[in-house]
Amino acid sequence: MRIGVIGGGAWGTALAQVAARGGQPVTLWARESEVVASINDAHENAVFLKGVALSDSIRATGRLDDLAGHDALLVVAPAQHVRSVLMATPVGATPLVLCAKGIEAGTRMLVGEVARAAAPGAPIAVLSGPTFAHEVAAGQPTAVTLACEDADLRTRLADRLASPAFRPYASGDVVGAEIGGAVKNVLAIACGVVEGAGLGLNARAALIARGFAEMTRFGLAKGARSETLAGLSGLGDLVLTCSSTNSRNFSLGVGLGQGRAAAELLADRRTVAEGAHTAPVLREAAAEAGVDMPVVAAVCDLLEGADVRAIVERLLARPLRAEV
Ligand SMILES: NC(=O)c1ccc[n+]([C@@H]2O[C@H](COP(=O)([O-])OP(=O)(O)OC[C@H]3O[C@@H](n4cnc5c(N)ncnc54)[C@H](O)[C@@H]3O)[C@@H](O)[C@H]2O)c1
Ligand SMILES: O=P(O)(O)OC[C@H](O)CO
Repeated sequence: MRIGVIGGGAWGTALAQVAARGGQPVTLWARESEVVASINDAHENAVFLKGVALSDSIRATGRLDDLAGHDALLVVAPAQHVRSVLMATPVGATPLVLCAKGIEAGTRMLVGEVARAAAPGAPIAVLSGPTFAHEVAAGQPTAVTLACEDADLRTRLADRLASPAFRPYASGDVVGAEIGGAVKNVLAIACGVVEGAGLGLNARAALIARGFAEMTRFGLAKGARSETLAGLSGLGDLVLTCSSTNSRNFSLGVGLGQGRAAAELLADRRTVAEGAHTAPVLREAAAEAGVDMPVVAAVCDLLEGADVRAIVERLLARPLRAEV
């Protein structure tokens, strides 16, 4: 199965490395000419994944047309750019493995819905889970959810990408796998705020648990299965991203918790903190679905400049209620 990768950020590069194990040829499309040059000339992505020696069977290109004729394409552009990139890619009936985590602003579509609209002939799979790109690229043990409704395609993709250190767990729940990854980014910002504001480890654990309750309510309303939400792509990724400054979303939250403005924290960065884009559209989607998501609403307010103490007081003043 010849693999192409759309997106030369940290995660696209790490996944190209996964797909290239054993010297298998992989084509990686990157938007930045310096990324293409760095990968082809130095076998390193010095812009987005510095310090990792990449397989020389990865060939980078700046032309989306070079992805024609592959057997599967891993889609690893940030969620807000998936539509425009897929519209410019010769996808046809090539299976798409969606690896971005987010919800499209404006349309409130999950990335899978965006992909179906932009590439209507392509079968869809979702790869998601607790996966810091540096660890995956370094071959450290990692497990992911690989969701696809077509069991045969799911098995072929899993067999192609699996190695002893990279274990895909099969699922038929595409929506569930997507929702876990999208929502956890917003909750990671909230946990970062707790850290930045010095509110303590009890508060962070409470936020992870109550955030997971929000993810579950929203996921079930959108047709996800609770087992998926409690698995690698949901709870697993939530725990990872809510506990480390290696997470861009958590780090953004730390800055907000220290009283810095979102605009300042997001200015000039080349890497993506998906939760900042997902939070407002998730708030809209939750309202549309009639789902209460107070932590998500708090993150939106903080991104819009609300005072941290006032938001914490508001959350703590909510009426007492049953846990389930
Ligand atoms: N980094 C990780 O550890 C990791 C792990 C799992 C999933 N993800 C997800 O993968 C997706 C990509 O993240 P990343 O970490 O690889 O990116 P990154 O932060 O390393 O790099 C930013 C990426 O955004 C791209 N970009 C910027 N503007 C663009 C535009 N107008 N059109 C198309 N692309 C544009 C850049 O080319 C680059 O590939 C995100 O949805 C992220 O949540 C990341
Ligand atoms: O750095 P973050 O917060 O985008 O998290 C990266 C991955 O999604 C972790 O699974």
